[in-house]
Amino acid sequence: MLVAVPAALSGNELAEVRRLVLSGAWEDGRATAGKQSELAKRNLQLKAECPDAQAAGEIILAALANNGLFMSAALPKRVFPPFFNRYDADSGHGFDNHVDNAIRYLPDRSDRIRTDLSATLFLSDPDSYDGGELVIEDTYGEHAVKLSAGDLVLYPSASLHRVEPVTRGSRVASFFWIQSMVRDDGQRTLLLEMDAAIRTLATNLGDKDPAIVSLTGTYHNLLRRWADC
Ligand SMILES: O=C(O)CCC(=O)C(=O)O
Ligand SMILES: [Fe+2]
Repeated sequence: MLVAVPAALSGNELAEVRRLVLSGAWEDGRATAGKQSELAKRNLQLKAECPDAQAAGEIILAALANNGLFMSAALPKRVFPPFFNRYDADSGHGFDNHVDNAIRYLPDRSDRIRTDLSATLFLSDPDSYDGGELVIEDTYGEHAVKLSAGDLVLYPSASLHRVEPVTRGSRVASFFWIQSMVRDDGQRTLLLEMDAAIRTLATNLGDKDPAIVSLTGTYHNLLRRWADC
């Protein structure tokens, strides 16, 4: 399922990430593309080894580790170090339909993760560019996602998706993958919905209500069945 995480970065974090990213060294995005997506990908990417990219990535990872909605939706086992991309209207940038590679190696190839969830963290104000929607297909059809700067979208890595050509300005974003403790998207969705419902009930009835205690137990017992830590 698609989950929008509003204000994944605070105003200060966003300003610092943008400052670091805009001063970094950009290269052709095809440097990290698989064989098939190489044909679809037209953008620029910050070099993974660039210290500014690494510093910006650490700010993002620290913010997400403290974000209840992100943690509940992704149930992360491992988060790939964030990459950064840029689509410029002048260069006709966009990214045609593709499915992300199932296995991603870290830039130094020391390790690999299974990609269960893909994330885009928008870093440009939507008013500053035209086009650039992230279009994600699921069983309900196509969803065009264009969020405020600092907002993040999480979607299953198994989805077909594309970035529409940018026709004015530049779209800068961070993108990365997550290996979840719960591999199956349907199970993860049920857990997220249950967690959200328990939180709402707890606000209305209080944490000590016996039904809340029981449902919280059921949440954890499902997680215990399905999680792989
Ligand atoms: O720029 C985006 O929002 C997504 C990028 C993407 O799909 C990818 O790099 O595989
Ligand atoms: Fe992708």
